[in-house]
Amino acid sequence: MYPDSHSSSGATANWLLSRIDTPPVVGIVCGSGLGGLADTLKDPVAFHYQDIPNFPQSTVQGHAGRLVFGTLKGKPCVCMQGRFHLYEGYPIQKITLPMRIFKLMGVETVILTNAAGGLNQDYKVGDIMIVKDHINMPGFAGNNPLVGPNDERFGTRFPCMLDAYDRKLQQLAQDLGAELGFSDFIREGVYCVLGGPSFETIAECRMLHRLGADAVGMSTAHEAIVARHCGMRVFALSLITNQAVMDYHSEERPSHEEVLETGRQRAEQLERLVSTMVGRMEINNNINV
Ligand SMILES: O=P(O)(O)O[C@H]1O[C@H](CO)[C@@H](O)[C@H]1O
Ligand code: HPA
Repeated sequence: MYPDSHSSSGATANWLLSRIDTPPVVGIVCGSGLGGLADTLKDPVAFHYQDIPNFPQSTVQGHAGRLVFGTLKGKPCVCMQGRFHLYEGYPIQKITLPMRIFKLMGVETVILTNAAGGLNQDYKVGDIMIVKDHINMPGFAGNNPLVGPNDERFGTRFPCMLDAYDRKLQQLAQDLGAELGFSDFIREGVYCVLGGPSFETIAECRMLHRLGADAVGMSTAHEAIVARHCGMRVFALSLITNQAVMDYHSEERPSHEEVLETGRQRAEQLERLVSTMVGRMEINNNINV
């Protein structure tokens, strides 16, 4: 009934570790249309999801379905070129399984990226939002990735989420964003996850905005919850790929094509921000990085 267990993620972690030279300390998840990040890794070793035991398959356009190991600014990283979403039909524990595999391979810091609709009226398409918090809408209905027996080897039954997104990394992103000349399009806000795959109605966008969400998407929060549960540091970025429509007179219509197109236009800056961050991050373990 609950597809994840220490043994399935452990078997996959061991399978992967036996095929790479250096265990990763940073894990990166590429959002829709943002998979180019994985191509920036040096000395890459890539695995197709279909070849990795227990791994789900990517079914969404813009998610290549490869796990890429390599170094970014000298630090060993693993990059998911394609993530899993609730609407693909996988149980929520399965779509977050890679977080536990990351943990078991030695990852300390997870960087999540996503494409999202902008609810905040000050946001423009192409803005990069540093996620400071999330609203887990499916969780309100009991669809939380930690539902089911708790495996104490990963973490506690009732994990705190007040510090889900690491504040020091948020500050580092702000500082580096300024250094790179990105301040005009760097924002900070609250990400709200919905189940999808239908985009939101106007009434839903208005409601989410009033609830305090700045951006809306269909991913990330579940990964953040599982990553925090097992003690990894989490940092997340949303690329605002489209404006959430809140006006019944608007002719705008969101589409996945627009999402991917904005990704293409902003990919280079987003990649630079992420790689600069990885370069400046402090790593706590004993690996020589
Ligand atoms: O969150 P990522 O994976 O970036 O993808 C976003 O883009 C898709 C919609 O265009 C949805 O899957 C939404 O969640
Ligand atoms: O407008 C959106 N809504 C939900 N998910 C999204 N992912 C990109 N844009 C959007």
